Amino acid sequence: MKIFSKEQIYEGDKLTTERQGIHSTDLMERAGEQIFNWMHLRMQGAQVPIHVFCGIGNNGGDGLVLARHLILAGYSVKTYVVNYSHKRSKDFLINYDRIKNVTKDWPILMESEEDFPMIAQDDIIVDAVFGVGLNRPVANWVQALFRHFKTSNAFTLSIDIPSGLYLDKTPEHESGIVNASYTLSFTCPKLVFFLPETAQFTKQWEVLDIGLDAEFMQTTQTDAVIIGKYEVLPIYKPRDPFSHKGHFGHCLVVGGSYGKIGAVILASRAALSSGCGLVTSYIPKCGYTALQASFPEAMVITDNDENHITDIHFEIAPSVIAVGVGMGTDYKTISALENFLKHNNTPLVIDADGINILAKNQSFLKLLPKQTVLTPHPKELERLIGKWSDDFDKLEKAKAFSKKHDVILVIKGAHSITVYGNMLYINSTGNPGLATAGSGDVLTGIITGLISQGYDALSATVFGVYLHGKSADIAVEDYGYQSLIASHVIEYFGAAYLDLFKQPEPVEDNTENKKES
Ligand SMILES: NC(=O)C1=CN([C@@H]2O[C@H](COP(=O)(O)OP(=O)(O)OC[C@H]3O[C@@H](n4cnc5c(N)ncnc54)[C@H](O)[C@@H]3O)[C@@H](O)[C@H]2O)[C@@H](O)CC1
Ligand SMILES: [K+]
Repeated sequence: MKIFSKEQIYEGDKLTTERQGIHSTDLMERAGEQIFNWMHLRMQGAQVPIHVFCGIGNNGGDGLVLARHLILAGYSVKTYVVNYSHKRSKDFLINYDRIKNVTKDWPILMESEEDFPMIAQDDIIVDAVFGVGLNRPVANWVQALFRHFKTSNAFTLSIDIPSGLYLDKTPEHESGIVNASYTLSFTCPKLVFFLPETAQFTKQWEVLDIGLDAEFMQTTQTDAVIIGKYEVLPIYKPRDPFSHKGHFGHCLVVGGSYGKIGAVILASRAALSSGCGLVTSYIPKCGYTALQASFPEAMVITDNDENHITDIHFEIAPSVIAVGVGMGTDYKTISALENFLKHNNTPLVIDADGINILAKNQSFLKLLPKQTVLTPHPKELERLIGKWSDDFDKLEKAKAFSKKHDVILVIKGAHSITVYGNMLYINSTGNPGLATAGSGDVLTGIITGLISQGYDALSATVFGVYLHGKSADIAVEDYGYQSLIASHVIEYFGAAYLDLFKQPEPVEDNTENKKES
C-alpha cells in the first residue's frame, strides 16, 4: 500500500473532484459519511454521549458532516468548534450552515480553556480538530484541550490523523497531541503511524477508502510503501518441479566467536529453512562440534584460530555471503574482514559486529559490492550513520547513507523499514515477541537464503523482513510474546510461506438459511 505525501494527498483530492465532476464538498460528504458508517455499525444507535470537536479547516468540516449524520440517526451529539483561527475553510462553512438545518443545538464555539466541556470516561470524543493541514505549533489552549481529552479517559476517535501530528515532521511538544484510541485515516495510512516517536499517538488505525481517482491511485509513485501480503506475492518465485539443490544457491555464513557460536547456527539454519540449496558455516575452531551436532544439514569450515575469525579464506564458490553475526570486534577479526572485502565480489549481507566494524572503519564501506544489505538495530544504525535529531532526520540520514554507499539498510524495530535510495519499504508483520535474543541472526539468514535463490538483494530484503515477521506472528499464537524465541521463527517459517497462499476466510452469508428456517 502506498503512503502518499501531503502534497500528493491534496493533489489526489483535487484531481478526483475534477475527474469525477464533483465539488470538494461532495468529497467531504463522502469522508464524513464513511466515518459515520463506521461508528453506526459499531454503536447501533447506543445513546452514548458523543463529543465532536471540529477545527475550522477541512478536517473540522469532516467532523461537521459526521455530527450531522449522527444527529439525523438519533445519536446524542454535542458539536464544538475549536476556534483556533478565523480563516475558516469554504467547505467547513458550507457544513457549518448545513448542521444548523438539522439541530437547534448549534455547535459550541470554544476559544479558551474556560470553554472546555465536562467529558465523562464513558463518553466518546471525536477529534476533527487538525488533519493533514497542520503546519505550525498548536496554540497552548488547544494543546490543553488535547490534554483534557486524555485525562477524561474517554474513547477518542481521530479523523484522518491524531490532531497535533504533522505529516512530515516530528511535533515540537509531545503533550500537545491527541492520544487517539483509534484513527480512521483517509485513502492511506500516514508515515507517522509507523515511526517510533509518533506511532504511540494512535493505538489502532484503519484506512477508509473515499473513492479517490483510480488512475491517480495506481500511477502516482510514492517514496514510501507498506509491505503486506499483496506487495510480496509478486516477488515470490515458485519452484520448478524439476529443480534440484544446485538451483537454489550456496550460502556461506561467516561469524561466531567463543560463546557466540549460536548466532551462526541460527543464521545458517534460517538460510536453509528459507530455501537455499546448501549452507556452509565459517566459524572459529571452538564452534565446530556444537555446529555439526546441532545442525547436521550444514557444512562447516573452521578458521585457524580457536576463538575468533582471523582469516576469511575458503575454496568454495558461494552465491552469497553473510558476515558478522556473533563475530566480535577483535583486531584480528577486523583485519580479516578488511582483507576479505578487498578481494570479495560475492553479494553480501552484513549484520551485528560486521556493522560495528564498518561503523568504526568507514573506509571499508567503499569495498562493499553494490547493493550489500546491512541490517542494523537502532544502536548499530547510530554507530553507522551518526546521531539523529528525530525519526524524520534518521530516515533522511539513512537515505543519504544508502545512496552514498549503494547499500540496502534495514532499520530494525517495531515496523522494520528497508531503506534503499529514496525509497522506504515499511514492513507490516512482526510483533513484540521478536524482541528476543537471536531474532536478528535469523533475519540475516533469511535474507541471505533468499538472495542465494536468485531474488535480487532488495526483493530478498523486503520479502525476508516480511516473512520473518509473519513467521513470528504465526508462532506467537502458540508461544505468546514472552516465550517466543528465535528458533521458533525458523520452525514456523514454512507456515509463513504457506500463509502467502491462504485465502481470507469467506464471510458467511446466512441469509438463505434464515429465509428457509
Ligand atoms: N481536500 C479535500 O478534498 C478533502 C480533505 N479532507 C480533510 O481535510 C483535511 C485537511 O484539511 P485542511 O487542509 O483544511 O487542514 P486542517 O483541517 O488539517 O487544518 C486547518 C487549517 O488550519 C491552519 N493551521 C495549520 N496549523 C495551524 C495551527 N497550528 N494553528 C492554527 N491554524 C493552523 C492551516 O491553514 C490549515 O489549513 C484532511 O486531513 C481531511 O480530514 C477530507 O474531507 C477529504 C477531502
Ligand atoms: K484529526
